[in-house]
Amino acid sequence: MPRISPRLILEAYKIHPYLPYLLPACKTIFQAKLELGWIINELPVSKHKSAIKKRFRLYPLQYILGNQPFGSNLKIECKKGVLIPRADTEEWCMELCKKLRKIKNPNDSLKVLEICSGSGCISLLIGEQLKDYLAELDILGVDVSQICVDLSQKNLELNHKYINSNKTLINFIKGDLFNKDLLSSLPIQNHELVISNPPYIPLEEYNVYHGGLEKSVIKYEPRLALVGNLEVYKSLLDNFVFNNKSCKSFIFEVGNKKQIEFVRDYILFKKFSWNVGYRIDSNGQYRNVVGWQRDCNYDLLQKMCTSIYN
Ligand SMILES: C[S@@+](CC[C@H](N)C(=O)[O-])C[C@H]1O[C@@H](n2cnc3c(N)ncnc32)[C@H](O)[C@@H]1O
Repeated sequence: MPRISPRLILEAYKIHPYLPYLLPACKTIFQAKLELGWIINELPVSKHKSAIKKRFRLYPLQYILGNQPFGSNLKIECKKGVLIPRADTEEWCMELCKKLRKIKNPNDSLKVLEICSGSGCISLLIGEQLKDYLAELDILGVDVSQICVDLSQKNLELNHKYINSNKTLINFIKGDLFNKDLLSSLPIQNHELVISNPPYIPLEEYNVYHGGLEKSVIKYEPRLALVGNLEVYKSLLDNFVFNNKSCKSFIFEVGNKKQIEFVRDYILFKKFSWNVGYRIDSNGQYRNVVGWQRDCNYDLLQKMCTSIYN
């Protein structure tokens, strides 16, 4: 538990007796006041005390409130066992959707395969942003965890009014990214865009406990969603990009530069007709590796990239 100055605790207590209990998670009075407001407004009075107690133990706010806003309209239900959608992910997804509007014409169709779909937030955001823009939009999300598949289906239903279109089809199924035969067994084939926010925290970093990760993430969010490294990117490329004649582009979230360089070397070694770039996010972090077939509309994805490897 981080140490907090008595002066800050007293200052917080004068504002509201619950506020000091939010300081370990929130660090500042400003953030603690915001969280207290959400707890009071979104939960019945009977749950306030237990919510404050949980937050004092660093239990994630989204699991307490039960959801997280994502994109312009979506509300993604959150529950233990499923990763909470992150702002970093939301940022690149919104950028990707803007680029897809330029890459595709309204008469086009688009099939997207999302591997490691978790709560479904990425697929649902693409569905929301592009629905009615394209003649046909098919998105298939795949996750190895049944809890995730069930929650993503539920999130699809809960956000139905923002995604509902007879031109858009979104589905979620269970599947393992390490399974070489998964692609050929999928109910929808010929995906031209493959996206993933896979588990990418190297085990050594996860085990160090303080290695950049917040304590509440390690304590309460699923390890399955967090721990992974180069083997994950190798399988994403082998099983869903190289194996897939229709694939014109991919975008993966990453945790560090080494993962970008691995993907770059692996793809440039195997696919001469592809370009690879990387994207640094608004916090200055290496966030994505992006690949696209040269000389097609997906060349426009280079505008998402901070730098390109040829
Ligand atoms: C970082 S989370 C991303 C979740 C969601 N897409 C998001 O952005 O919030 C990674 C997801 O990968 C899933 N996962 C882990 N190992 C997997 C595997 N071998 N095959 C498929 N999915 C896997 C986890 O269950 C988790 O939902």
